[in-house]
Amino acid sequence: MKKTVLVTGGAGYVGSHCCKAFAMAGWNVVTLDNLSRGWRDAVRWGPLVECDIRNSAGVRAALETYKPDLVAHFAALAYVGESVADPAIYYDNNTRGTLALLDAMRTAGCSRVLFSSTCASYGVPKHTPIDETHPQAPINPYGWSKMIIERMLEDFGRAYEMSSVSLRYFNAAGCDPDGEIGERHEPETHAIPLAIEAVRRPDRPFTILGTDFPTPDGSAIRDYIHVNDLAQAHLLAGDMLVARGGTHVFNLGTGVGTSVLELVEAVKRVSGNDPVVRRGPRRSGDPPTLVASFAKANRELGWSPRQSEIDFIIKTALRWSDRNPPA
Ligand SMILES: O=c1ccn([C@@H]2O[C@H](COP(=O)(O)OP(=O)(O)O[C@H]3O[C@H](CO)[C@H](O)[C@H](O)[C@H]3O)[C@@H](O)[C@H]2O)c(=O)[nH]1
Repeated sequence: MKKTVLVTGGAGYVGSHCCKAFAMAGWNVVTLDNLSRGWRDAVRWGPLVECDIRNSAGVRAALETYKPDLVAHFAALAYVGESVADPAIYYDNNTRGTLALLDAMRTAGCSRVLFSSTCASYGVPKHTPIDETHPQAPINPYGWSKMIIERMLEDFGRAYEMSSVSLRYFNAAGCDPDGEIGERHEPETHAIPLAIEAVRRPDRPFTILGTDFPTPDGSAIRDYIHVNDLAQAHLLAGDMLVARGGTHVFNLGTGVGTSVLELVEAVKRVSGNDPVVRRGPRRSGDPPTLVASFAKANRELGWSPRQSEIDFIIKTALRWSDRNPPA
């Protein structure tokens, strides 16, 4: 029989790519999203329940209607800078929202959850590559709002037999290679879409935020992981939860770091055009280097990145931007 996944935040960037991957793998997919930051037209692989995760009655009704085998939980606010300026909305949407979701799940007898966590929970790393035993010490409310949820999931596992997998993404990047869905944030603050925009719109130059980091070329290094590789990890983690439950944490990255200058070079190479580039000061709270060890996900889930070569990431992001040019 077909399994069902309820995807909170399924109208957003990572959530919509995961909806497609679950649907392609033969799951029934139901999206639950309040559309505050997601896009109605990204919901293509099953029904949309327009509901906020803090609306317990609404979430419970959706769980009772669709009886999902699994909840994949992406609904969250995810701008680091915004979380520093207005932490209350992060603790409210992300942390309290997840508590409400988990309570609704317990009431509805739904006991498996995949949680979209973040490398921001590590703060400024003491060493790289970062494995899951690296101490967690967030340096912004966004990271804290997610780390507290990981803690709740551990406690809920012990007390209520709720099983969970927390997936700590490094830099989600790239778009659906078929061009059906992509990365769309309002406002856009992420490096790859902005560097691509600078190719198309010379009046919107790309600013390298920091050229004095302790890295070989002075710009910050990140581990860019294709959103489809993230989606595949969710499928494997979902199958593992259905098969044997438990409480698990995995890093999802490639083990390869790319500096901002290398990223700009890749955009030049793949697009055949020069983005207009400026040098600017560091953005507050940006660590110099974030690179994952994915050995645990490889060992326990059998996962490894397959589509995360930087040129492929840029190619898929360019294809999406061709079809959805910046306004
Ligand atoms: O205009 C820009 C935008 C970004 N960058 C740099 O490019 C790198 C990547 O920046 P992104 O904004 O694309 O990504 P972040 O690493 O800041 O953010 C990612 O990690 C965060 C946690 O640290 C959150 O999880 C967030 O949602 C996720 O995209 C950083 O070094 C940043 O300083 C620039 O040089 N210029």
